[in-house]
Amino acid sequence: MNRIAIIGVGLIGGSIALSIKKHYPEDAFIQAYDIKESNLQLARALGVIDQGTTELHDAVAGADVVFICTPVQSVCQLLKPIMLSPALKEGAIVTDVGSTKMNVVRCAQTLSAQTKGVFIGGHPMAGSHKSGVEAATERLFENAYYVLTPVEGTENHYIERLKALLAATRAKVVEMKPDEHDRVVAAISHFPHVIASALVEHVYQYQQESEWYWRLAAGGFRDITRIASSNPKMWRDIVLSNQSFIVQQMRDWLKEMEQVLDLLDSGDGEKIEQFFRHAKEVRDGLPETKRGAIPSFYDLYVDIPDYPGVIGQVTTLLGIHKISITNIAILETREDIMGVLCLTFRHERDMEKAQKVLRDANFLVYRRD
Ligand SMILES: NC(=O)C1=CN([C@@H]2O[C@H](COP(=O)(O)OP(=O)(O)OC[C@H]3O[C@@H](n4cnc5c(N)ncnc54)[C@H](O)[C@@H]3O)[C@@H](O)[C@H]2O)C=CC1
Ligand SMILES: O=C(O)C(=O)Cc1ccc(O)cc1
Repeated sequence: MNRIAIIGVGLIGGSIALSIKKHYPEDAFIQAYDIKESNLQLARALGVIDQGTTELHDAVAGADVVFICTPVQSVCQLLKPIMLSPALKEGAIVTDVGSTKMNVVRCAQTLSAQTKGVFIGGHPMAGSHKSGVEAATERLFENAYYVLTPVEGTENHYIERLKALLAATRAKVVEMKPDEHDRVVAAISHFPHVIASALVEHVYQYQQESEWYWRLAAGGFRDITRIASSNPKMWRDIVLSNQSFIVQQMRDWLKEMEQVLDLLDSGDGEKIEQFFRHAKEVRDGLPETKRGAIPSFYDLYVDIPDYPGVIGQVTTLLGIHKISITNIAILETREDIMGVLCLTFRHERDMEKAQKVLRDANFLVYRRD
């Protein structure tokens, strides 16, 4: 029996719990701790955990592996009571899922001489702009990278045990050094969030002068700013815990933008085309990810003319074709302009079927890249 403790049962903690439960239906017991009793109740009702408690030591007691799945800022605070808990099993693995690794690994190292357990930092490189256990899904990490950051001296059998358990997530588990991890994610995840939010803010300023900016904001703007809809508190914590690498990114970016500015100013068509061509070649050459980073669910966007009954029309069409929707959200509706309906499906085949049905009915439908 694998006894697993989940500390913080939100999107990530809940998704790890679900994938382990699915993989070991008879053989895993999930005990959880959260500061919010209501989250534990919901997690139990959804079948995500077997037992919930607001007493940290009770959740840790007897666990083979403890996953700390709280906001990054609280991981270090929780490490001490967990690693030094009298209830911690001899040889237990303590791991986390935080988006940055240097701080937490440093904290864990200060405790390594006094603990009965072993800490191995972790970061599943998949998520969603949704949060909370209600958005958890057993397939969140499928085919995504899951980074582990063991340090020198971490005995190999612990790493192998954790990897074996994480096979349940169907993620690709890789090892990196904590500082290398933080430098890389600053560039490919954290800094892009800053850029997306800054771009929204940038156009928002113009929008104060003319509402045409928002009205005309279509595919490209929506695609590039999608991640600006993520949880602001989570991103505050992430940015604060990876501050120096992100600031470095911004400094490099400003220098590069100076060059782009010169390029645009030059009016040199050939060089401008070369700039776009090179970016296209690099972007097109990115490795295929079947699922990963964001797509925990399959989202379909439908432009909807703002007339009464149109949403009913869309849902009825899907109902007739027996296509189940996991979530439905209206992203924007204003008088006399198009609104956007975001339909979320659990399975890709449902999304594809819905896309066809709605296109056949002359709706303008599109997906994220
Ligand atoms: N959301 C995402 O896309 C990804 C998030 N992460 C990391 O995973 C961690 C969790 O993120 P989510 O699951 O998205 O957040 P979430 O908000 O869905 O869940 C966090 C849970 O932790 C609980 N919590 C907060 N403070 C606590 C404390 N001091 N003690 C116990 N429980 C506490 C909350 O009540 C909530 O249930 C963060 O460190 C984040 O950086 C990693 C990869 C992707
Ligand atoms: O891909 C992104 O940047 C996401 O928004 C999903 C995400 C968020 C936080 C992470 O630590 C890892 C992945």
